[in-house]
Amino acid sequence: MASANRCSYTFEEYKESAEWLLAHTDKRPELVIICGSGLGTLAEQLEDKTSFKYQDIPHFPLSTVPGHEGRLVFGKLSGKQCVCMQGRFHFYEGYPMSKVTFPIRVFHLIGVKTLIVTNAAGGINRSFNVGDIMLIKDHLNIAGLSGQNPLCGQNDERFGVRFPCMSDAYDKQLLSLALEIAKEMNYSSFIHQGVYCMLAGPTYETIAECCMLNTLGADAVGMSTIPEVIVARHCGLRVFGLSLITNKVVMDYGTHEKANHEEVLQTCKLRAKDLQAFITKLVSKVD
Ligand SMILES: O=P(O)(O)O[C@@H]1C[C@H](O)[C@@H](CO)O1
Ligand code: HPA
Repeated sequence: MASANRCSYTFEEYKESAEWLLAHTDKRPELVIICGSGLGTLAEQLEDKTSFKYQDIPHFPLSTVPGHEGRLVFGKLSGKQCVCMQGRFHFYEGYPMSKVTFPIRVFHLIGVKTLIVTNAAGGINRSFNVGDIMLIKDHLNIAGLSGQNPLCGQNDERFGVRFPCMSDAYDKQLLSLALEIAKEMNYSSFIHQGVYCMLAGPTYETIAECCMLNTLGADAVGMSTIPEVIVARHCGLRVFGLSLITNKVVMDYGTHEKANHEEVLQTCKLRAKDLQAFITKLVSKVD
């Protein structure tokens, strides 16, 4: 377990993992899709699939959360070679940020150029409904602001610069493409843009915390995504992100509603097909 929680990897370790994948499949994906909680069925859309369990890939962490399968699935979506992470790693699982983000650098080394990242999130913006989709235009990195940034520690210039810019984290072209697609598919009534905020978890937020996040400008809150986005931008991947609003966060002391993971997974099931159709269309138009 000591090695499981190491705070950094060597370049050679990322390379070993990448070389293992390249040796075990002749598929060369240009795009990676990270499936959020309960959103793993996205990977079932791929054609001509080849999958690997995380436990078989050198240095890969293991998924421990219900709704996260723990498999990498290679295959074609809309005619494009993709790889899906069916299950991601979260900081609250006890993994250091280096482990949470380990796969991203491996994808970079196997030639992936674009990251599509999805998550389940609580809706803070009062105009959002359960089942809505929020396209991420920016983020609030609360874990990072409190010292848990995945790029802390020695910088490896082979991946990227010491001080990467984050004001352009979410690709504007992909965002406007997604908005066009939402119109075309008649999804506009339940698709919004907004700011995603990550807390470390695993506790859901208190009422006071939700009110604070609302004041800070967050539209949705979750426990993932931002570390992956930071590491992806550091090594030059283009990023598109979306949140499925699985519940409305509680901001009122008069309510008996409580956030729970079962509701999160249930909402994912209800919206899975629309989300898959949306991402499939988006992938078809990504150049
Ligand atoms: O992996 P994501 O961010 O989709 O998962 C969310 C955050 C927690 O892991 C879990 C809480 O219900 O869902
Ligand atoms: N808070 C944090 N993470 C979440 C939530 C939430 O309300 N819903 C899904 N993931």
